Amino acid sequence: MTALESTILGFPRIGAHRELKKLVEGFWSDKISEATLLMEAKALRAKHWKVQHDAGIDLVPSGDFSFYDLVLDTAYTFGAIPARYQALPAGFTQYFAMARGLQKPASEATGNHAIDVPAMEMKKWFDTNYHYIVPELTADQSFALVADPQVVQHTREAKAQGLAPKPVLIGPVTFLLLSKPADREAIDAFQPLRFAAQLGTQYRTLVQQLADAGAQWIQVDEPCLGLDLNPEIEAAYRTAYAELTHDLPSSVRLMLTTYFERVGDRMDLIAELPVHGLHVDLVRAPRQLSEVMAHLPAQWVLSLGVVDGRNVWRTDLTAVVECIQPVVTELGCARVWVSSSCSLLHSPFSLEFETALDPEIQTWLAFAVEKLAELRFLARAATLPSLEAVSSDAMLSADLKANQVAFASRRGSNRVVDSTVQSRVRGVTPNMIRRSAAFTERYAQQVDRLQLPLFPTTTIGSFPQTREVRSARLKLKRGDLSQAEYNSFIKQETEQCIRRQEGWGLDVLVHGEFERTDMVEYFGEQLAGYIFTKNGWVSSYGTRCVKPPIIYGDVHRPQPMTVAMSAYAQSLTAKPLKGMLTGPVTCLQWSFVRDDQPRQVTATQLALAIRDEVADLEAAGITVVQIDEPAIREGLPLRRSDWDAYLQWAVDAFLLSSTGVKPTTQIHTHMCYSDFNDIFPAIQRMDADVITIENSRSDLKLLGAFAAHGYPNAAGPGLYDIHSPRVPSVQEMVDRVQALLQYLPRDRLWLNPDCGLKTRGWLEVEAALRHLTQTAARARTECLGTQAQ
Ligand code: MET
Ligand SMILES: [Zn+2]
Repeated sequence: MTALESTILGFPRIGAHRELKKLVEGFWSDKISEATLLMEAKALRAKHWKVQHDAGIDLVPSGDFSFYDLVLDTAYTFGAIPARYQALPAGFTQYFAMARGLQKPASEATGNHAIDVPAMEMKKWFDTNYHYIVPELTADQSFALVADPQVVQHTREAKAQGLAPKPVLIGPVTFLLLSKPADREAIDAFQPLRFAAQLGTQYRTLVQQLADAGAQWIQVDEPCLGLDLNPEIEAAYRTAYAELTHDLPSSVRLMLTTYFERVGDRMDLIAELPVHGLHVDLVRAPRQLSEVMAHLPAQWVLSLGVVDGRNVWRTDLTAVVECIQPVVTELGCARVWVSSSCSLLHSPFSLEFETALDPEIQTWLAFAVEKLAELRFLARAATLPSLEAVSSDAMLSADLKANQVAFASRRGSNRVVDSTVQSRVRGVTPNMIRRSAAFTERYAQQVDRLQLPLFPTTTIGSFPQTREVRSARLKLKRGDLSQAEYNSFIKQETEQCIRRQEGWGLDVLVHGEFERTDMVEYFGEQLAGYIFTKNGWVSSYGTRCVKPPIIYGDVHRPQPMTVAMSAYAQSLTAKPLKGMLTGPVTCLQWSFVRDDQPRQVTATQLALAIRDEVADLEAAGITVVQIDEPAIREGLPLRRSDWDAYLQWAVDAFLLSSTGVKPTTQIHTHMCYSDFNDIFPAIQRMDADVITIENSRSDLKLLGAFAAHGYPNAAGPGLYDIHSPRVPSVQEMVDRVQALLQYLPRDRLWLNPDCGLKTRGWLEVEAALRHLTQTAARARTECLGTQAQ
């Protein structure tokens, strides 16, 4: 039967059982040789292509495989290797040093000098939870294509397997826009787009080599086309693509690939570029289709990203068929492809290994492998004239029916819809997102009630998750420890933790979070509306994977989640004990979310559940509650014009979770590892009594925001970085307090580390926190910050 070309933008390279992680980590720890790593990785690629081919995918991506990260690979391919790595042996040593840094003592092998080079920076890939390596460019950067680039090798491999490979490249302009200056000082003068022509020329050589390796179509990823553009960026697109395509043989065809955002309003620019097709993300931005169609140059192929590459739900095949059949009618079969919206890198591998999921919910899901089958179906169904024709087609009708049954079950399921939750959401009033007293009034009452000294000291929540803690958890899981034994172990750890904090003289204590593996999972497991997979891993960075929980239904809290533990911890001490919760936006952001209702509604449901928890904590005598929102900035839309709408509901969700308390109950929030400057007004609107915020990695920047906007409530910008075992001296922290006092008045400054301490060891935690309380003592006696503010 006739069918459109089907393709995907990339496959989960990590493997069905995280094989690639194990291989690479095995290589790092010298358990396997370089030759074995190369051979096994090759076998894994071949296996993945076979899976795709067997599922009916016509154009299989090549070059979507990486040993660490594709942006790093692109930098490597074009010789953009920062100076500090240039003396290292080319190949894996250099490559992994760029990814993870390299430390080696002096030896003969190192030429008798010690090696100590830090890694390149990592950043979030657009609005996903995947992190890429940030390329570093010098002011006079030159690019030179390496010999036999990896993407060319992989294209040959796929070809040799008898397939039609479609090499994947990160486009030149997106690559440049994601780069940063090698020299930190040069940030203001940094103009990466100046390299558009030079880099375009190097890409042309690469494209030529890919053509020689047998590729007809080349996928050039330019997700930056969906972001805010300006004339300079537009000019860079024209220049880079003119160079890239100059004198290329006409047999080579370029698929300009966009995702994560709409580009329908950029069609003027796009249509000018000398490419042969455009891929659009119709999952994220379905409404752009008509604009794209209206301006698509004649002869171009349109690749329709209709299967969600970054969520776990089955595609609504009925709706998609109805949407794309008219496109095929208008453009003809030869000019339309069906594809995943973005790379399936962001999707778990296969449902096949989920043996413990609720069977009904399982029918609503599609992971990467299941998405391939959907594409095969769509490639065929889209060529028929109508939905009726699909329903009566011998090859397609059964699949359509099964899909419709799954959707009907999901839509009508009382597992999804909880009318009590829905009516609570509708009943949220402005009064519910407002504290009953203004900050100044309530803070004075809190200081009084909690007997807080000047410069109060606290921590962010977690304390070392030692081997004992992890092994107790494992034993519980295996049944080697009863629930009662485990609980009493956790209680002992908690008690010790409280005693230690008292001993060091901290003012506001925490219970230590020993019962939690992950700050979202812990709450998800106790909330209705969440499920957890066994094997739903997705790449986070390098070899690291995460297993986000899935929100499938209306969220509510069947019973208190943290009250017993917090009350127990409070019963051990006369000092105030801070109850620890994860905020609604962070729960949303770090989960796979529903696609059948706006994220805002899910956030509101989460907020109501947490609001109930806060109320119960307050009723149980907890006087301080911290609601962590480290992920609030990550949820920002990619275009600035969409920011306000998001920040409105995201901050409202936080307020809904946090404001249902008496003025004397102190609300903390915590944020870390994001650039918070440009959302500072939103942070102010969150109106937490105290914000503890990571500050040591982005030092000056954050303080700049405090200076520019002022901060009306109390704040604890972190006094030291928790990512290193290094123990800062008292003097160092005193100096930092002095610096902070330039921006915050002494009676609103808190002293604390940057973030939770769960990755640290007790020895260094003890030393650092003793220094922290000594810092507070010095700040108090030396009357730091007495100047008028
Ligand atoms: C990523 S923010 C972590 C906050 C949490 N309360 C902790 O201390 O671990
Ligand atoms: Zn943190």
